[in-house]
Amino acid sequence: MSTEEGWSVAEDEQSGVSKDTGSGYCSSTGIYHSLIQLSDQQQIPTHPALDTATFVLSQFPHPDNAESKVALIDSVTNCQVTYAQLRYSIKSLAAGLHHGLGVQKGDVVFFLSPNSLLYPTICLAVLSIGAVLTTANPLNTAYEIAKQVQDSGAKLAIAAPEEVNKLAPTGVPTLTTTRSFGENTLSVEELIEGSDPSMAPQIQFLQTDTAAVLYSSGTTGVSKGVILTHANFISIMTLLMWSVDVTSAKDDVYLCFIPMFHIYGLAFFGLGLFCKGTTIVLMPKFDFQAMLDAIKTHKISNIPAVPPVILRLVKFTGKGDLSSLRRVSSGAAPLSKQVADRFREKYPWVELRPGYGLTETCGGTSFFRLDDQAKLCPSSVGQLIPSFSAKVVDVETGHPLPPYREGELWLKSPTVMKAYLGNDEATAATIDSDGWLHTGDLCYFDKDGFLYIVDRIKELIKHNGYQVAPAELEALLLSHPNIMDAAVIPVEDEEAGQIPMAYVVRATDSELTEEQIIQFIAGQVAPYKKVRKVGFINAIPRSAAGKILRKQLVTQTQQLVSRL
Ligand SMILES: CC(C)(COP(=O)(O)OP(=O)(O)OC[C@H]1O[C@@H](n2cnc3c(N)ncnc32)[C@H](O)[C@@H]1OP(=O)(O)O)[C@@H](O)C(=O)NCCC(=O)NCCSC(=O)/C=C/c1ccc(O)cc1
Repeated sequence: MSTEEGWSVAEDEQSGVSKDTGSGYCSSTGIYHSLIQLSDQQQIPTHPALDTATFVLSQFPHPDNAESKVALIDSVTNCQVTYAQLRYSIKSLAAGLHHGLGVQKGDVVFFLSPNSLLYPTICLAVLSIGAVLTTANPLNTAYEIAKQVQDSGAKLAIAAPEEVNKLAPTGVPTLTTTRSFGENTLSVEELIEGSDPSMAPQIQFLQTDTAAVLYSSGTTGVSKGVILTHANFISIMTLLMWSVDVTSAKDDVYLCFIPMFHIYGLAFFGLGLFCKGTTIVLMPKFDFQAMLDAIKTHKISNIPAVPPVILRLVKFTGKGDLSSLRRVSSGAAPLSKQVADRFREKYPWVELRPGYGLTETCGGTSFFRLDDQAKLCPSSVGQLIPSFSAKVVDVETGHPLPPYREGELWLKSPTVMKAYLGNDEATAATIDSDGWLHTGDLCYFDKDGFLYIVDRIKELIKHNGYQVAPAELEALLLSHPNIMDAAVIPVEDEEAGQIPMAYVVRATDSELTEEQIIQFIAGQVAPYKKVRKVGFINAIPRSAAGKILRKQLVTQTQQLVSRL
């Protein structure tokens, strides 16, 4: 029997057990399947020789009217880029990078910049010549950047002029994005102007070739390079196109403030939405008032957002015209039911769609097709998107669990990363021999296949939707001569989601203060990783194997806070 969506519901002939229920759960395999199938026209392209840039460019609006269609608008300068200009600059830059600078297939290009009109051009030009893109947060310190440059094996760097100094110590040849007066550095702008787009090289690709290495903490430890292939990107873009179609969002005007150096921003704004010919208004830097102004000026209808911004909109009492807004999605961190409810109450004309995604799955994994579904299940992150299957695995027994039972979420899809770069141990701990990606998130599905993320098994703090790895901060704390032991835990924070708090065992007779510790860390890490609270303790609780008992510290802290 077939449902409306095409998902088949079958009786197991031998056992008589219903295998596939309304949740997509198959009791004989323990696997949840997506309830939605792509139509013939929406299928993920399987041609083995296709690459990301060719796919994106093939989806651009037809050249006959591409001249007039605006792809990007800078919200500050009002500068606009049409699809024709975008195609021209991608091809020119590809030619310049390849013929002018000798960038070859497989060379890693490190890209360090806030969002800008040039961002998508640079990503697509790098990908189009078979080079491997690695991006970073410009808030990172020179030390953090040097680590990523080294780990990724970057051959060339491209940086916003104000970030170039952070790359100097690495010795990697660096281009600036825009002309920087007073500096003797070639810029991407000049390379585009001086190159002939018809000379863009024709590179032989396989979808299995590496396209990008994006950094994520995964389930444990410090930042690791997530290897994403062209097949991963082509798949996620096809799924993004499907999501735009099913939400009738093709003609929406999108606002981009989420950073394109992370998969959420990259998949939507660096690559994917161009496949639907949409117009994107780009904010180089997030600012709440500037966001309100942009919404009003450009009649923004769609914002892929994050919970801290949704909370700011809920709390906003000033004047602003949000009448053009039709859709807001939420990703990167959990959106609480209260905030979702209050948002819907305050902005009843706006569809609010929470989703869930990971760098390791090249972006989104679950989604609400219908606004009504999102209203009825406000704590859910939606249903598995097409091509995804999942298991919910009992953390103790390793057994797959049926609807309403909580366990670790495992995922399989064509978007799942290839591996962590140069880290076989972390790869083996994350992708098992059957190809299941172990997310480190605790979840359950309901009877209709809606997914609920309930907790994090992985040791990770989410501050403003950015990952903070406790292990990285603990290593820095332990490098202080007066700190004998340390543990870092997440503390709930209404605005940022979570903040990192350190428990510290001081050396005997040391009078190290909270403020000194906060400053010690702040000097070495990006602002979102700062330790914002310190507690002093006689001993860090550890298991017999020496593992920090983080949950114990979290519970202790919650009890302390509730008594205050
Ligand atoms: C818009 C936010 C929420 C807020 O922006 P902000 O207010 O400027 O705050 P920042 O966090 O950027 O900056 C914080 C700090 O940096 C400082 N800062 C600021 N610019 C400077 C400066 N140029 N110099 C030095 N200090 C400075 C700033 O002062 C501040 O310091 P402090 O007061 O100590 O916190 C921003 O944090 C943000 O974009 N967060 C989103 C992160 C994000 O995209 N994560 C996605 C990860 S991937 C993922 O999870 C995928 C999910 C997904 C889900 C579903 C899907 O369908 C697909 C994908």
